[in-house]
Amino acid sequence: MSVAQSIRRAWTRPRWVAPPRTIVAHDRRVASPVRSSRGWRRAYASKPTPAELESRIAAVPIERYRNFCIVAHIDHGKSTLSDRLLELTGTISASDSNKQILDKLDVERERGITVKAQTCTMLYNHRGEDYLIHLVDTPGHVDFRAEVTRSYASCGGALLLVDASQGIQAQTASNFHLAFAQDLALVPVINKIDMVSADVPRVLEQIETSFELDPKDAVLVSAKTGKGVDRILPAVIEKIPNPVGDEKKPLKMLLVDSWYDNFRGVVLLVRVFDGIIRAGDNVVSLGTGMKYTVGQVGIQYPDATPQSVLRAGQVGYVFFNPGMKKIQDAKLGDTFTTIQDEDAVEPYPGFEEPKPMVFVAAFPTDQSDYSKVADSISQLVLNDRSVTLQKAFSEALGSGWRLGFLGSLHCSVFQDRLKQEHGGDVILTEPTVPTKIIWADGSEEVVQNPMQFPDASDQRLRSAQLFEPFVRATITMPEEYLGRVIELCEANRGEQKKLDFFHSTQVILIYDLPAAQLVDDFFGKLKGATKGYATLDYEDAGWREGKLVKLQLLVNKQPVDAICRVVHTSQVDRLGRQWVSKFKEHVQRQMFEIIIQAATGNRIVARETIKAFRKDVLAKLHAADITRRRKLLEKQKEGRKRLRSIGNVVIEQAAFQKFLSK
Ligand SMILES: Nc1nc2c(ncn2[C@@H]2O[C@H](COP(=O)(O)OP(=O)(O)OP(=O)(O)O)[C@@H](O)[C@H]2O)c(=O)[nH]1
Repeated sequence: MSVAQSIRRAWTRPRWVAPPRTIVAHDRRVASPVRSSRGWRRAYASKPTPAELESRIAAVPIERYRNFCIVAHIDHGKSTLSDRLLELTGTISASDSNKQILDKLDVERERGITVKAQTCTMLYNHRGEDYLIHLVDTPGHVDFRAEVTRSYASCGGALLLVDASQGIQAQTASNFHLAFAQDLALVPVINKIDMVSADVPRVLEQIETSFELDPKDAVLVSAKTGKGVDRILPAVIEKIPNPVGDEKKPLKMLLVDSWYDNFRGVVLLVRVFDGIIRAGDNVVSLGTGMKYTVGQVGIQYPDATPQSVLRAGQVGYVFFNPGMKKIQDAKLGDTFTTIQDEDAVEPYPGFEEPKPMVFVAAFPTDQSDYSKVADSISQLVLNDRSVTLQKAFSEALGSGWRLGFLGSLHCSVFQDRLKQEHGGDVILTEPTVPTKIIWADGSEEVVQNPMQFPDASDQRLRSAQLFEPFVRATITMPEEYLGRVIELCEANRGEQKKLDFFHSTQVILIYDLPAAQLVDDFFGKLKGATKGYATLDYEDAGWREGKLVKLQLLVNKQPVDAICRVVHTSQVDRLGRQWVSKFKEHVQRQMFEIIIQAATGNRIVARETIKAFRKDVLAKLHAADITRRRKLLEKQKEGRKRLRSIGNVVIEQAAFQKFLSK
């Protein structure tokens, strides 16, 4: 079911009956939180030795397994809460250096956002019995939706985390509908209750009216101070069902995620549904038919910790010996079994492949760095399979690559990771979206690179139909900004679909917007129009026919391939003027005139001229020497003509770099 369908379903479906309410057991026999000088934070258990860990895990029956994820709007505190849960179970120590333990990438820590879903196994002692708890910290931003959806496949339930002062936001709603559509048991958690602006009664009312969740089931916490966090795992145990599976049946395991390790090859994150897997087993992928021998199995605790077996119900990692070499061989959603059971096991249907929505071309700032940057990019693509990669060449910027991303944040995060993890410095062209052409003979073509889009003067376009991708955007905001947001959406060619109040002062607005407008910093403009109060979520809304045309920057009549976009005709003049005046700022004057134009086919939409340097050839002349003066000026004019006619404008790469960096 698509998000749109699930949103519609949720708004029209009969009242959802929440799982039977259970009293949240605060288990004082294990430990109780103590308010120390460092707040409520306190580690409840000490970290077991690897041998103790293994034997305690072996003694836990599947009925005492719980697999869950935390879903929430961006910044509502998922990673902070994960840290507190890891501390509480003794998986990590409570030292400050352990902040955001599951945000492993530098870029995640720096930007404070989760980019890749991360997992961790914990042992939790509840009423004298060990529970094996598996937690997934999921990214909140829409660009990483595929990570969230995949995480659900290994979980029986989810904590729906809501910030006590912000209340329900766009991604809270969409994550709720995704989780609900997957039949996950939901435990509402209201976070940040320590904040002065926290309004817990308002948020409880929101979760009841919007999601039909019983406010009495909500766990109130401050992930920052640790207050109330000890009530979460008992609630998870009570409300989230244990996974079902039979370890005596043939092995059936689902590939949930994968990453590349220089020493081990591709490491697979798997959810074992039936059977047992251990080192030395010979397994087969039902998706690719390739066979492997298991080298090691283990759990993330929170780092990779080897185990002798993984059993039905568990989530853990597996790598092979010899290692899997290509990440493309690890097809997410693939089913593995042992070679002898190949015919006995029915494969899972697999996951829907995420489609790239934003394309950019990347070029090394210094062409001599090409192979270094190429290595870095392929390393990153190994670990982020939602990026598509092709080689590219630009006359202006040299050799590079064309990359496809799920959204603009995904794209800028990739650029940051490239710089941080590999030191590569790249120039990225403006983000573009694909265009679909249906030719007169009915054949279809999707053009991802604007340079390959036919020129406006191409006669074939007269009988062709052009389509651009649209998204359905869900925007939440306080009522006072409604007017400005509607204005912004209309200015971006939006079409209003729905307007609703989900609280007396909070509005949910649904607009269909062209994806091209969305990638043109729509979110930045939205934040600006609402002082940062609006939230945005979107999903694919298919192709729509539109009046599209290729806009191109020309320097002395020559097209600059790095600056080219397919745009709606209504945007042509504004964008054309913007391009030429911005490009002019960065081009240095030369000995001849430089003409900068923006054009669609033969139509020039904007023009700027950079005057040539005029050398003062008359400086040393006596004022009265008129003939000599005329002669010198004529000579200079000739020289300039020559320069211009032979002059192939050389524009420094720095000019493109400055133009392309906002
Ligand atoms: N006052 C207060 N701040 C909190 C609390 N929990 C989290 N924060 C802060 O809120 C910000 C966001 O927290 P994160 O844990 O990174 O949020 P997140 O949901 O993981 O963010 P994404 O992964 O980007 O979706 C950080 O600055 C935290 O310190 C809380 O209980 N009280």
